[in-house]
Amino acid sequence: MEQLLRQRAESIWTAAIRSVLPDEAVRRALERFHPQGRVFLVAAGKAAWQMAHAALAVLGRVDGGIVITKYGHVRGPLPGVTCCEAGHPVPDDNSFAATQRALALVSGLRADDTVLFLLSGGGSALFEKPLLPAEELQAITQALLACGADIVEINTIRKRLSAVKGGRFALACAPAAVYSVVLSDILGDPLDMIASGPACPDSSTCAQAAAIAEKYRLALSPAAAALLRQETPKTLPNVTTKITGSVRELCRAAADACRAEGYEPVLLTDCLCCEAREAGSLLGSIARTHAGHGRKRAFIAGGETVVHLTGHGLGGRNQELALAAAPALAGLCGCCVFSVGSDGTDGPTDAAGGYTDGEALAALTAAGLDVPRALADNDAYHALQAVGGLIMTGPTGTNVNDVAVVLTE
Ligand SMILES: O=C(O)C(=O)CO
Repeated sequence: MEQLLRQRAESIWTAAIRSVLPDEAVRRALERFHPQGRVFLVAAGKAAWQMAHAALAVLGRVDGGIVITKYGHVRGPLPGVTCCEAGHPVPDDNSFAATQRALALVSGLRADDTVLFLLSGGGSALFEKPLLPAEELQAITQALLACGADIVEINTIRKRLSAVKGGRFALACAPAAVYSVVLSDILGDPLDMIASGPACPDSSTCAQAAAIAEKYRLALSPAAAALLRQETPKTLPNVTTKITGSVRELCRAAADACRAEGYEPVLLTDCLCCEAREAGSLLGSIARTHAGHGRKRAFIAGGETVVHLTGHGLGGRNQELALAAAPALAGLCGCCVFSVGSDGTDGPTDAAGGYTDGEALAALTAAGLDVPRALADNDAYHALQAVGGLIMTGPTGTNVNDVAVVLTE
C-alpha cells in the first residue's frame, strides 16, 4: 500500500462520514417543532441513538422515550430514554420486546401529546411486532434477503406481516400527533419504504405484494398469504414528516473532504445501484484513464450497489467493489479506489468497506490470492484483510448509503 495515499483516503472517508452524522440534520428538523403537550420520543434504526441524542440536545427533556438500535450501537445512557439493542437484518426476540415497549409507551396517549419518531434505515428489522409467529417472520425475512429482491420489494412484503410497519405504528399512536424525522438510506428517498414506513401512508398495494411473493416463489403459510391480502393505511392525518439526510449529503461531504486534501472533485453519480463488482471495475478503469495526467482528481459515486451471493465467503458490497477495482489499478502510482458504508458496517462484517491501490493486485498475488476467485466466493473480506485493504470505522451513528471514491494524480 502507498502509505501517504492511504492516509489521505482515510482522512476523506472519516471527514465525509463525520459531516453526515444526523446531529445537525435533526437540529434543523426540530427548528419548527414546538409541541404544546407532552413529548414521547421513539427512535428506531441504525442511527437511532445518535438521532435521539441530537433531539435531546435540542429539547432538553422528553416525557418518556425509547431507542431501538442494532447491537453495539448504543453509545451511553440518555436521560429519560430507555436504550435497547436488537437484531439486524433479521429481527430477533430483542427487536420484538423493544417494539412492544415502544407500543406500551404510545398507547393511551391524548390528542395534545406528541410522539417524536426518529427513523433510520435498519428499522425494518429492529422495529417489529409480527402478525405471524416470530419464526415464520424470521424465515420469510431470511428468504427475502437471499432471493435477490430489492429493498422496496422486501419492505412491501414486510409491511403486511407487521403490526407496526406500513403506517400502522402511527395508527397506534393516535390520537396523539406524530412528528416523524427520517434519515434516508434508500435511493430516491421513498419515504414509505425507509425502514418500512411505520409512520408513513403506504404507497404499495396488496396486488404488488402478491406479485413479489410470486416472482420470488416465497414459501408462505396460509396465514401469511392472508396477511398479504390485508391493505395498509393510505392516509395518516396525525403525522407530520421531515426528511433530514440522504446519500446526496454524503456525496457533497465527500467532495468537500476531497477538496480539503487537494483533489478536484467530480461527482459521477449519487444513485449508483449496479452490481458491486461492475462498479469497482468501472471505477478502476476511470482511475487508469486519468492516472499520470498531473492533476489530482477525485471521482465520487454515491449510492448502494448490490451483491448476488454465489459463494460462501465473507464480505460486503463495498468490499467487493474495492477488490474488483484492483486489476485496473495495478501498477498505477498515486491512484486508489475506496468504498465505504456510511453506517460503518458493510454486509455481515465488522468492516465499513474496502480500499485498493496500484500495489494491491501484486500484494494479493504474493499472498496466493486471486481477485476473480475471491469474488466468485464472495470472500472480499479475507482478500482485503490479507493486503491491509479493509476499512474499519466501527458503528458510525449515521446511515445514508455508501460512497465510493477514485483518487488519481
Ligand atoms: O428497511 C430497512 O430497515 C432499511 O434498511 C431500508 O430503509
